[in-house]
Amino acid sequence: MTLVQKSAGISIQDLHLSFGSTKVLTGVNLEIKAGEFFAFLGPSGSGKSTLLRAIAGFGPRPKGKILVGDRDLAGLPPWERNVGMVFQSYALWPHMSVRKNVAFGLVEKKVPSNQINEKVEAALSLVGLLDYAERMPSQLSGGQQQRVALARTIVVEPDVLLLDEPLSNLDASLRVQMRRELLALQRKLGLTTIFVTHDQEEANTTADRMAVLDQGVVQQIGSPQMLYDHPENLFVARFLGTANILEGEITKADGGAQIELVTGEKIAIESSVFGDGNLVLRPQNIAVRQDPSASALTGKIVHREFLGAQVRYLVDVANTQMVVDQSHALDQPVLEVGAEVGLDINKKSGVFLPKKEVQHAA
Ligand SMILES: Nc1ncnc2c1ncn2[C@@H]1O[C@H](COP(=O)(O)OP(=O)(O)OP(=O)(O)O)[C@@H](O)[C@H]1O
Repeated sequence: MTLVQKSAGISIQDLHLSFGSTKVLTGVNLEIKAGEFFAFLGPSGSGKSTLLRAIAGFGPRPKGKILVGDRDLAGLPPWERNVGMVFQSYALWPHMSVRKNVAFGLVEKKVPSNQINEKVEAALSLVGLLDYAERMPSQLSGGQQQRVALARTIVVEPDVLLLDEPLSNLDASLRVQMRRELLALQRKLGLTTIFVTHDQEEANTTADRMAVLDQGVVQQIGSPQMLYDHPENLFVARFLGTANILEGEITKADGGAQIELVTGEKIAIESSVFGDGNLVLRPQNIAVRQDPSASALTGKIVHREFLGAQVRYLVDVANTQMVVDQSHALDQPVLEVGAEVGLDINKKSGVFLPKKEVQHAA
């Protein structure tokens, strides 16, 4: 027997939520496609769990709309939403066997017992735990308990799957393995899934698209690569990976463009946008040159970190510290702290975030 999966899209429209007088979510709008693996990513306290719990029907009642397919969930209690949720703590019943834990939701729904057995076994075999059905949760590893929690959620054939930091209780190598398993299971079931995490690597490696949240406001929505390459504001630029943020004014120069930093340096870039703002430069898009004489930008290495695949340098350029990553190879010299170096910036790699009015090229 296979489990029937009913995958539905989720539409969140102008959602506002407060705990008493404390606003926690402000004007959230999201369209999640049926079958999509979607992540809510943000720092601690940004409102990710509150938003997920609002979809499941927990917490204060929000203003605005939450639709799953064309069903409006407003006013429905959690057990009538047909939404499956897996918690960070797994929340397994300690006194019940794996089989009984997984069967629990079906028993509550009064599904006939012959169907319960078939469905439980289908769910346990999907997560690779059929041989563990008679064990108690305390006789399982953390990863296995997490799989039981997943089986218990998918066995009731929900419309959507909600995962609240499901991997954070596992050690680092198991987390990597489990996130791959999770994605493979999601793909097999085609189940619309929302994954809450504060770990950008976890979101980057699993999500088709994600929403970055800060202070209860969605900052940007897109694929991991799109958000990394084209952040729309400084928060997203800083939150997704390391970024050099250089403040200055972009003007036309020599048939192209340049940014004049507030510290006086001029860097040639490519830009169709001019004015005051911040240039976002990723560390791997700056090359360190041992001979500073040929580079427009020069500085002094003040710190070095050997990361294996890369060497990360902190270079002081007129009292601005820039982070520069060089890929490491045996034939590449590792430069010393104190060395005067040149920095060559990949002209096409910067993202300019204008401060106010944007003047586009004519
Ligand atoms: N029951 C509650 N009563 C009052 N305030 C709450 C309650 N639950 C959460 N909050 C507040 O809502 C805000 C968002 O919390 P939430 O747990 O959604 O954040 P989060 O992004 O999931 O963070 P974390 O990654 O730490 O879980 C926080 O400022 C938190 O203090």
